Amino acid sequence: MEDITDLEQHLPRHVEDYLRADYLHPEAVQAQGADVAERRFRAVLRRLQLPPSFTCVRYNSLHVSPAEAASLLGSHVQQHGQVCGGEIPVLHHPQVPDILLVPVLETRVQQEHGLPQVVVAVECGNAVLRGAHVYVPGILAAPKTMRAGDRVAVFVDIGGQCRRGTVKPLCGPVLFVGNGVARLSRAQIFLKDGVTSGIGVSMTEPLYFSPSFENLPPSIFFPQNLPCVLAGHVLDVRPGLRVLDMCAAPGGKTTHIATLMGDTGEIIALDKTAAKVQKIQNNASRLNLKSIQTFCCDSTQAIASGPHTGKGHPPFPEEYFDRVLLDAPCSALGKRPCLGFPASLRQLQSYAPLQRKLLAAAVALLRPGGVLLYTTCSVASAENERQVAWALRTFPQLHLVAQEPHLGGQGLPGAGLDPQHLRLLQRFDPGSETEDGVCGVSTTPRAPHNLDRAITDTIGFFMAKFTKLPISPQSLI
Ligand SMILES: C[S@@+](CC[C@H](N)C(=O)[O-])C[C@H]1O[C@@H](n2cnc3c(N)ncnc32)[C@H](O)[C@@H]1O
Repeated sequence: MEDITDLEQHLPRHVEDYLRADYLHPEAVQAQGADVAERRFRAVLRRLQLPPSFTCVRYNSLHVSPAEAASLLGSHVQQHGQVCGGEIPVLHHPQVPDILLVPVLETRVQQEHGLPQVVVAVECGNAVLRGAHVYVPGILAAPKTMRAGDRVAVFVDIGGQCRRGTVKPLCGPVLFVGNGVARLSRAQIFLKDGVTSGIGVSMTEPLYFSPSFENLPPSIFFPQNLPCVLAGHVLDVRPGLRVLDMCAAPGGKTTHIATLMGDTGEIIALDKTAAKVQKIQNNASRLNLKSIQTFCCDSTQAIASGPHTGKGHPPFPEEYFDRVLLDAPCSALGKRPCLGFPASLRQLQSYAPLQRKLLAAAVALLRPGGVLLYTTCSVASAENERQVAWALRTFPQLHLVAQEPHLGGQGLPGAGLDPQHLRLLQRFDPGSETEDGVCGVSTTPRAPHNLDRAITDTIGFFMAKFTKLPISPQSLI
């Protein structure tokens, strides 16, 4: 049984190789030095499996002031934070106006011999590391004698070898994520007609503690990772613009954009999956936003071919939008924590061609002088820097521009981009140097007030901001 604090890495070999090619690319090694490049690579593999140092919550700046938001979240956090004891700070970020940060505390709870062991699936384990309880569908195994009220130790089946309902000792690798109290007996969980939803184990002593954000007022708060919130600011929107969000579900960034635009202007949100489009609508109405129009549409097909096309719904005329956000479908190799990664190498490699098709559509739909923001939640260069290099080669009218705010690191060398281009990119890299100077693997405990960590220890995320020429002085907006 492994302790997460000793965790080496449990990503499958092909995922490790996929990232090694980027992080240990000869250009990256030359630019950073072999030692730093290797440490950074190891740190990424390790840190992807741990939760970020802070949970970020965006508040609806149309409805509450920063002080009101902090006070509301503060009392919620103190109410739901007793497990941990002590006061949990709620922090503003000096450069991002509409977020609050709550530290994810490392409790260093120890494994205890003799406690009954509950084994949960990887997705459930990821959620537990971000502060959730164990829900019944995530439970794979529990001892025969387990009763409601028993104290139990919770392990994640990182090897994917545990059959649901088993009582046999586990042969594959598992990882300890904390202790809790069973709310149900084994029979209630696994017998035919048993309980299929709700909390199965309350995590009273989690390895990483973060208060629950489940019951926050839905019209005011929206949990969203810090780099994702930054994307809305970097897009540089204002009331009255015509904005396209090409891959919008579930609408985290669309709803932020609408908020930044004062819920005015024309905001078109597309997603190719109908059920996901419904989620954008649900999130928009939860936040009382009226300006977002949603369409179920494959964005690679969103450009009209003839001159007599309807405006305001897809397909759109070329050069129709002032701002285009392409938050591209990606491998998600930046989401944290990520205790296992089910995608095959083929699936990993399938994203780049789709991203290029979407980029080509984005360029066509953007008006000269407008802004295109390309983002992914992956750390893989194949989905990031190499896509930027391809876009600059393929569309001579595209130019990289500076991002504001710029809180992340620069692009990773190795894609053939020159240093000036790399500096214009914004890469949130979990393997980057921390304030204590050690790549990713901090020797000091997480400090709940250290806002540097809120930037260096986030999910992996990438942003490239382009504008399109020709720019005449009138078309600059
Ligand atoms: C990274 S997620 C978007 C997250 C979203 N921007 C947010 O902030 O909440 C990518 C989305 O792209 C959608 N998608 C994938 N291929 C697409 C396509 N060809 N056209 C439109 N949407 C697509 C997926 O359904 C998925 O919802």
